[in-house]
Amino acid sequence: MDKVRITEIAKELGMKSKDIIEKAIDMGLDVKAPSSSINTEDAEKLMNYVLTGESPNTPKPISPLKSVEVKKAEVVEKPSIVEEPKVEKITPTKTKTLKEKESEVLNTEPLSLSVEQKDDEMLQGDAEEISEDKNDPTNVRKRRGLVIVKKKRPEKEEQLIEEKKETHLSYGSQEQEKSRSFDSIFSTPSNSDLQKKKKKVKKLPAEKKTNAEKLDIALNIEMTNTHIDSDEEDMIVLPDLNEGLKVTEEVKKKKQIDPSQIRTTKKTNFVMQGIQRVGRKKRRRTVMTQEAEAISAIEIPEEIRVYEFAEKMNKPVGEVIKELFSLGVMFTKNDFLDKDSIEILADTFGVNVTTVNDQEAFDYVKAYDEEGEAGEQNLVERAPVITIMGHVDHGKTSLLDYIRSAKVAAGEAGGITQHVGAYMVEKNGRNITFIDTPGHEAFTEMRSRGAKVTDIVIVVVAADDGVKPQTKEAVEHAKAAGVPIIIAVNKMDKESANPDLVKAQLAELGITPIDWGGEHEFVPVSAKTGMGIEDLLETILLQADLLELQADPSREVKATVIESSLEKGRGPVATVVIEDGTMRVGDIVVAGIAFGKVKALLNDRGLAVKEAKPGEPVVVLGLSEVPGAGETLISVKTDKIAREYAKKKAEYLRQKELSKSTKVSLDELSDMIAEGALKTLPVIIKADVQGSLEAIKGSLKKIRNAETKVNIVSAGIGGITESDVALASASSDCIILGFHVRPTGTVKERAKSSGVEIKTYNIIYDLIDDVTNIVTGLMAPVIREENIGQAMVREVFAVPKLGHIAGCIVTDGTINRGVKIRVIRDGVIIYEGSVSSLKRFKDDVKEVGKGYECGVGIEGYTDIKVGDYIESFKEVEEKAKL
Ligand SMILES: Nc1nc2c(ncn2[C@@H]2O[C@H](COP(=O)(O)OP(=O)(O)OP(=O)(O)O)[C@@H](O)[C@H]2O)c(=O)[nH]1
Repeated sequence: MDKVRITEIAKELGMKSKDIIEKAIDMGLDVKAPSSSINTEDAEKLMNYVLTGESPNTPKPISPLKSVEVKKAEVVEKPSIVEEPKVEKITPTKTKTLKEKESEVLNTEPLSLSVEQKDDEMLQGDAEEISEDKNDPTNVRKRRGLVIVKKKRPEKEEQLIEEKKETHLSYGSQEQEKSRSFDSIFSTPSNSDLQKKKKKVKKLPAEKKTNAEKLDIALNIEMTNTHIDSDEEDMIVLPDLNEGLKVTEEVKKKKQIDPSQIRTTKKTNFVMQGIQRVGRKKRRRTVMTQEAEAISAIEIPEEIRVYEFAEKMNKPVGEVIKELFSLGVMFTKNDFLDKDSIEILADTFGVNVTTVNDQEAFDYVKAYDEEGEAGEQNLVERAPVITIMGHVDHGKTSLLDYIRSAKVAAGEAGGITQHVGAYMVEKNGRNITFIDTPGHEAFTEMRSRGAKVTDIVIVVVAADDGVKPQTKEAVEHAKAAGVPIIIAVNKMDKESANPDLVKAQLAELGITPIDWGGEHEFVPVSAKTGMGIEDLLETILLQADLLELQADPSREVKATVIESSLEKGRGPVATVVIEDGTMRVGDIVVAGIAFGKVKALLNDRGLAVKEAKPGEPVVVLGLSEVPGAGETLISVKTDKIAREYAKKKAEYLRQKELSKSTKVSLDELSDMIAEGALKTLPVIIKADVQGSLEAIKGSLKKIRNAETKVNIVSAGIGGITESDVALASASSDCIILGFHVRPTGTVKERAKSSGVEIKTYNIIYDLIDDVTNIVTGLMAPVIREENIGQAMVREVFAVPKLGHIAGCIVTDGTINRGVKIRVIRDGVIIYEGSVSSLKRFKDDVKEVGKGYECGVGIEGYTDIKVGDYIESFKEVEEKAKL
């Protein structure tokens, strides 16, 4: 059975919950708090009681006329009963006696509310059951879908409504219900005759619709917004007629309505301004089935927005959103639907949904590959692409440096490799391309990308240090990429070098050396002395031979972006490794959202070249945007095609990004609300290159716990600009973090004037450490307890003015005046307070040390006993750690 809360009733009646509770208690209802619920019947009785003062517990004196009248009604022919109007004018077939008597009955009841029974089935029964047992609890079940209206209408208004009704004779059968008393609606016929009649009335479906309309007229209120279907049973509507009644002044004057306007209906249209519980499922299902018949199968792209889906379904977008909402997910019309939601929607709407790959429209890589497969291939051997990975300081840069015979490591800030670079070396007349990925943990994500573009991974392990976390990570990445791994056991020049330990540790990770029966090459090297380097290069070439790396240099180019940045005077710059084909100056290329005509190509030494062959690294100038690292670049025939691809991709990514930011599930929503309590550090990150930016973003996102987190307001490549400062000043406490970028004079000034802090770094560790420190500063300090001392109570003195004083001996540490103490009895803490007085003999002291006797007064505590222990302690605030 439906329940209604006291608060709801109070709200409806414009009264305080407390008053309603009082009335409810008066009525004998079990109600304690405003949140208590009562069933709808009690709710109605309660409202009636509150409004009329008439307790439903005290049986209403029923006029003898009433029963007479009802009996008469029973005798009346069915049709006349059904159409029996209250007002004589309305239906000529009505029995005047009944009407008159009804009004007499009403007159005898001081009820200021009237109940209108709109349902035919109730109508008949009710008419007859007036004389029946009104308090029969079984009667209650008859009423479903109540509409309780608190508002009393002035007599004038009601009269007017009555007049209006008269003009709608077709509704006559319901009219008779209008002034029916509340009790009469609740009562049910107890004799079988009445029930029979009721059944007959039920068979008149045509009546139902008219009921709803008639009610509209009767109340003269706007009900257009909320249509509740007649099959929506189990509905409780407590509308606010203050809102709903939009009666013009003129009309108001004319209106004469019966003062009792409480209506109890089973099925009705009604204003849903108040409380409502509406079982809508039935209606929706019906609608769906109908529409599903219209469209039984649709084809949609993998990425589809809500409104697009609605269009395909030929449904209003609101309906789709509503459906999603009922599934617990909030979508806006522009949001992309995820696979699960599409499946559920397809199921709900009963359509077959086939997804077609929409991305193919701008999948230039696929088009390139298909073209290659179709055409004749002039395959030639290409240079292997090698990625060096390994734990920090195990010698990646030194190794590559030695190989290239150039001192790269010496020039780097802090000795850490900041950027991904690609370099080519020659060995035995063949080229080998190296991609250098940095060893810092923050670059993990970028490394994983690096592993994908490479043919072979070299994992550098320092022979004196063995396998470390990043060694494991490197192995995992290489394994995931499915590329062969060569182990360079470095620092073999060191005395502490232990290559066997390295072998054993790696064997545990599934990387077993060939000389141990495995399939992995372990090459002992020294980046310092150059020992084993030639062996390493030869091993690489042997491995490359096994891979049979080939490409067709006669084709148009396909390359992978290794690194990209925005350079002053050069614009977007991308380092790419050619996978297939040849890249030439003047080529029209597209790489993700970037496109353009190749203005210049620079080799790994920074020298301008005209072309780059498969396997070679090259720096590309002339792109419209900074392409993302890991993006595939291809050349296309015309600028238009390139532009089109890039535009579609950009739009696609933009929409996806938008979708991500707006699509929130209800669960997420509540999480977000919970997160409102979170303290966040808003930051704006600016970095010189994409790789560093990604790495910083990744690391900062990890700096969080349940209480605090870093909120990346914006992140971009390039120098710190005035608009960055403006953005930072717009959000409180936002700082700007610059990596390898510096603010210029005006930006600095603007930051100073708007109180925005700019922090710049050259070393990624420093940036992360600083942010970690700031974030931990945001955390609530941790309160740590420090024990000071303990004393045993030997005697208890009652001292005038001071109360009970514990005569103690300090057994440990010190007892100090004013510090916090605990009283411990039989090992259990029985009191916590502070030392109010501390005496040595007669003197007040601040501190008493171990082994000394003292008198301790405890603030607010007199129940001290011999044998108790007093433990003194202090609370120390400590900075929270992540
Ligand atoms: N003795 C000895 N020292 C080496 C060898 N290789 C590298 N080192 C030293 O080890 C330290 C770290 O070398 P890097 O090449 O910077 O190591 P990395 O792995 O590139 O470090 P990150 O770029 O910071 O990840 C430097 O001081 C090198 O001089 C080697 O074979 N023998």
